[in-house]
Amino acid sequence: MSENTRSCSDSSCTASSCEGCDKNPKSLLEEFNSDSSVKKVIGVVSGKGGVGKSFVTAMLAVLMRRKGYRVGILDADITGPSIPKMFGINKVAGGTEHVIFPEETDEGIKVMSVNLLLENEEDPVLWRGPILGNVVKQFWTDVLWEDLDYMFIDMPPGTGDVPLTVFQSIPLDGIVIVSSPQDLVSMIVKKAYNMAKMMNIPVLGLVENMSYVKCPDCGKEINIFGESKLSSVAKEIGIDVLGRIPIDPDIAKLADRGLFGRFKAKYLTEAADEMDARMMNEEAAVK
Ligand SMILES: Nc1ncnc2c1ncn2[C@@H]1O[C@H](COP(=O)(O)OP(=O)(O)OP(=O)(O)O)[C@@H](O)[C@H]1O
Repeated sequence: MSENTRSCSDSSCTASSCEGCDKNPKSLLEEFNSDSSVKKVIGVVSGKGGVGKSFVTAMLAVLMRRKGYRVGILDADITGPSIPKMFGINKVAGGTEHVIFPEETDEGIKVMSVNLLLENEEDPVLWRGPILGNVVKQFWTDVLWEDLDYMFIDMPPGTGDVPLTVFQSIPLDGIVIVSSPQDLVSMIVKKAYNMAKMMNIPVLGLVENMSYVKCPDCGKEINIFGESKLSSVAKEIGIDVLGRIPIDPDIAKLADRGLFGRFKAKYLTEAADEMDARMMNEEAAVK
């Protein structure tokens, strides 16, 4: 289970324990409710919006679910929540005085998103940063995340206030960085990478989304944004390439119809296998 502990983020610190340390590495991690249990928490981040972070989050969640795991998605993208729509969930989440119940997709993935709390999913969320951050914290602390093997967090885009709150308050076991070829300039990926490093969160790797288009007639892969710089950027930073996803109109259609969970493409299958092996090895080592 994800523990609310993390080592000191000050790499020069030599204290054996944080207790009483004047460098004040006090944990800001939030406790979640006593009936929740999540083995591994993986954040999906991007240096900027619109690159397909929700798409990758949903794809990884479905692939893990297909492996037989109990999976949840915490949609921390409060101002642009797209996960419920992609899975065709349009209910208002229920709850008791003490907990909120996540909704479930047809595949059995538990989901919490601000859209499940709004009467009308088209209502805009006009809240300022601190409130947005508190809502995300509550999605962690007040939602009943019962017995999950994997939780994927669709992080707010960028490296601002709300992503920082998520990094500080939820015990992430790793992050996946999503980028598209246009913005796969090392600067944007590096920002997301450096933010994770500063918080001592392992970077599991990089996914390039909208990487190419496959010609429907001859199957040729066309790099419409030019040659992919994925490998060189990943090498420069020293992180793994998890996969490349083309622009796939069939999956986009499924997403628009609320049927995302039915996709058949195998773009991230290997990535999910590798991630699973790494995470479950870590889990076994802890036991
Ligand atoms: N590989 C892809 N093929 C086809 N459509 C895609 C692909 N990736 C993303 N899309 C579509 O592009 C749109 C934006 O994707 P998505 O919502 O995942 O981006 P995002 O990074 O989460 O955006 P934001 O940060 O603004 O929330 C969606 O309509 C999605 O279905």
